[in-house]
Amino acid sequence: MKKDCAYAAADLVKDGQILGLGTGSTTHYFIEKVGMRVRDEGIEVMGIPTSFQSSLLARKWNIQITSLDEHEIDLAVDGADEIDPNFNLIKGGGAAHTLEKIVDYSAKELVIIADDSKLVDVLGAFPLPVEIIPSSLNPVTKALEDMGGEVKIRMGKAKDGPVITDNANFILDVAFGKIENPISMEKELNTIPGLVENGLFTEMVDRVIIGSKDGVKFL
Ligand SMILES: O=C[C@H](O)[C@H](O)[C@H](O)COP(=O)(O)O
Repeated sequence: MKKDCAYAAADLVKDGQILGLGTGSTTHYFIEKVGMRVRDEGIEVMGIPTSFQSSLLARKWNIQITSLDEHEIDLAVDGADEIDPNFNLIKGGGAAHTLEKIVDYSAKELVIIADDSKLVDVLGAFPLPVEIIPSSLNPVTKALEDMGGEVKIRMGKAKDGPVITDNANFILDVAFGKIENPISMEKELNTIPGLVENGLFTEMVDRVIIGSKDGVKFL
């Protein structure tokens, strides 16, 4: 289902476009299919990756890499951990949401790809990832608890100690319960000193492409 929606998004890519390359297991298939189109159809595109993972994959597929210093993004394609009916998102399950937000929010068009398990009525069952400056751990944790969050520092699976992001920061996973006001909460969270970026993405998505057992749906 992930592959189906990702391949459908890759078919939207036009020759000459500058692409934002999201991160995760779903965008993995998007980058793969864009790479196949570069190889088989000879389309010329450039990618701006949102993580080391996406950058390495794009290079493997001979997708030329560029940056926001040199180009503006025509189309960004990214995954999500939760999607609400207004296309507000929780992202950051792979600790990449800070670079993703920079890339996704600057794109002329933002398309989200996901399997149908990601669709929710209200955001919040998935704990909200926030990236923080390591030395701010205690005050940021306190500020998040004061906002009603239950805070856990994300620990590495293949590494001892905390997960270190591509920007050399920590990730906190914060359970707030149902997030009824994602638009104001996205802004409020970023006022906490030391909190670099939160995983709420609101009012930015142009299109959602869902993979399901019944096929691909364009929402
Ligand atoms: O930090 C990771 C990203 O926000 C991913 O796009 C998100 O976690 C969805 O990943 P996946 O496609 O693997 O479910």
